[in-house]
Amino acid sequence: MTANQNDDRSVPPPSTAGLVLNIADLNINRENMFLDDPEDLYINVVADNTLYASTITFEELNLLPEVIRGLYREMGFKRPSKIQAITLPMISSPSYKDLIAQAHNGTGKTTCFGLGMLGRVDPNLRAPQALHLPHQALKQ
Ligand SMILES: Nc1ncnc2c1ncn2[C@@H]1O[C@H](COP(=O)(O)OP(=O)(O)OP(=O)(O)O)[C@@H](O)[C@H]1O
Repeated sequence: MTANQNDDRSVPPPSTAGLVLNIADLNINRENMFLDDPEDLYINVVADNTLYASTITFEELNLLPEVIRGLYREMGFKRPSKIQAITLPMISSPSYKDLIAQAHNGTGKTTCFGLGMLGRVDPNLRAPQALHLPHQALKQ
């Protein structure tokens, strides 16, 4: 998926204020298929002239209430980034097992994995349930 091919800091994104992410459009029940048009998803979550913040809120991403509280209070986040707005509904959907996403450095990709994992683990089960393995660049 090339969620934000236009993420060049010198080029402002197209003006799409007022458009919101329609999660139904993500076809999240489709398994092992590519998104029809990733560019549509990019446009739907782009805030007017902001490169990193999306037009939607964490509440719209169906995260656990405790996770949302932590994002606001502990982390001080205000809104999901674009890559988070696009990928978190997919990560949270059990039919998606694998996801390849591309976004600019520091736009919150790693956080996507963390939030996605938190949404899928059972806090009452006292056993390892998830592994987050950094890619080669982070290990160096
Ligand atoms: N929605 C958000 N709002 C504000 N800050 C955020 C948000 N998501 C992530 N961050 C912060 O932005 C920084 C970069 O996040 P993260 O490491 O997830 O990005 P990344 O795309 O994986 O980065 P890299 O490309 O360098 O691996 C971190 O300090 C993280 O806490």
